[in-house]
Parts: sequence; structure tokens; C-alpha cells
Amino acid sequence: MTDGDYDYLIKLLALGDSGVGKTTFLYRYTDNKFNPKFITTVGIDFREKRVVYNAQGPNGSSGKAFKVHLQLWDTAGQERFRSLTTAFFRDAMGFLLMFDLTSQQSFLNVRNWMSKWDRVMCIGLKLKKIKKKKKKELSHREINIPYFETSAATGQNVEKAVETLLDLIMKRMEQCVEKTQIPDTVNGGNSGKLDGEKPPEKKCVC
Ligand SMILES: Nc1nc2c(ncn2[C@@H]2O[C@H](COP(=O)(O)OP(=O)(O)OP(=O)(O)O)[C@@H](O)[C@H]2O)c(=O)[nH]1
Repeated sequence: MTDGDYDYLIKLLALGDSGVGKTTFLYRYTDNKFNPKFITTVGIDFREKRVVYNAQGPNGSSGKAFKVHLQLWDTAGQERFRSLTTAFFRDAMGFLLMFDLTSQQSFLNVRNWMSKWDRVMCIGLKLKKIKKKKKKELSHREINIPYFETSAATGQNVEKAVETLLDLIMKRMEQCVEKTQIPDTVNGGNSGKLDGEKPPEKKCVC
């Protein structure tokens, strides 16, 4: 694919406390590598990846394949960058909200992050060695959004988490397009528009 050769540009944003593993997660996703060093993000950074999204046809059959350019925004978790990073929220189509399975505080802070927007999102998190008991304490059931336990170290569930979020966004966009299309039945199967006549405008709620 050449630079501009894609059907959709999708902007995702990773957020969560400092040190939970946002940068490492995105690096695993885009480059399939693990970085054990902790270099805190200053302000905002981004990574990119091209993927193919296979839309579903009617009755679950395979539909069209779309080329998707993913822009993955990596925000700094540190409080001092909060006003800068929140300025990027409104352009994001989906969020990867992360917490560290070994840090209860980072999990408790998920609620604070969630109160900042109302759009589609998904959780990814780093999966370190963790005792079963503690894992139970950090039960995700309190949060009614797609949830994955991921490991940037092994790559476990990393792609799956992003793919799930992408799928949600693409489905929502499809619904939007369907809503904005004028039904073919209007004026007896032929749209009946006069040349140059504008279709009635319908606003998308996405
Ligand atoms: N073992 C293990 N370590 C991880 C995992 N994910 C991240 N880490 C480590 O956790 C540390 C912090 O990761 P970062 O990705 O830099 O954290 P961040 O959320 O981007 O932090 P800020 O940029 O400060 O917001 C690094 O040392 C990573 O190597 C994981 O899945 N497993």
C-alpha cells in the first residue's frame, strides 16, 4: 500500500495511568517487539499501522475487505500532561483504556479516565506475573465495556484487543452510513431526485 492508499483512517487513543504499559502495548502491536525499559512519554506520541478489515456481509458471510490506516495515539499518563492529552480526546474514534494488573490503584483510576468521554472503547492491560487472588480482586465485571487481559511481553491478546475495538468502530460507522442513505423505496424504487436536487440531510450520531 502506498501512503494515501487506504479506505479508512481510524484514530485510536491509549490512555491510563503512567507506567501501566501504554507505550509498550502499542510498540508490541505495531512492531511486534517488547521493550522492558520504562521511558515515560512526554506529552503525546503516535504510532501507525495498516491493517485489512474484513466487513461482514449479510447473514455473517464475508463482505468487502477495507484497507485501514490506524493512527494510534499514545498519551502521557502523568498528571502534569493531562490538559495537553485531553485536548486529543475529541479526535479519537476509540479508546484503549489500560491499567496494570499488578497495581490496584491504576485499576481504581480507570473510573476517573472513563468519566472523560462517552465513545466506544476497549480496555487493554498489561499482564504481569500476578497471584490469582489479586487477579480476582481486580475483577473487570464492574466495567461494562469490552475487556482484555493482555501482555506486551508475550504479545498475548494484544492484536485481539485492538481488532475488537476496530470492529466496534467499523460496525458503528456502517450503521451511520446506512442511516444516512436514502431508502431506495422512496418514490417507487427510483430515488426520483431531479438532477441537482440535494438529498435530505441526515445527521450521524457517531
Ligand atoms: N512484564 C511486563 N512488563 C510490561 C508490560 N507492559 C509494560 N511493561 C513494562 O512497564 C513499564 C512501563 O511501561 P510503559 O509502556 O512505558 O508505560 P506507559 O503507560 O506508557 O507510561 P507513561 O508513558 O508514563 O504514561 C516498562 O518497563 C515496560 O517494559 C507487560 O505486559 N509485561
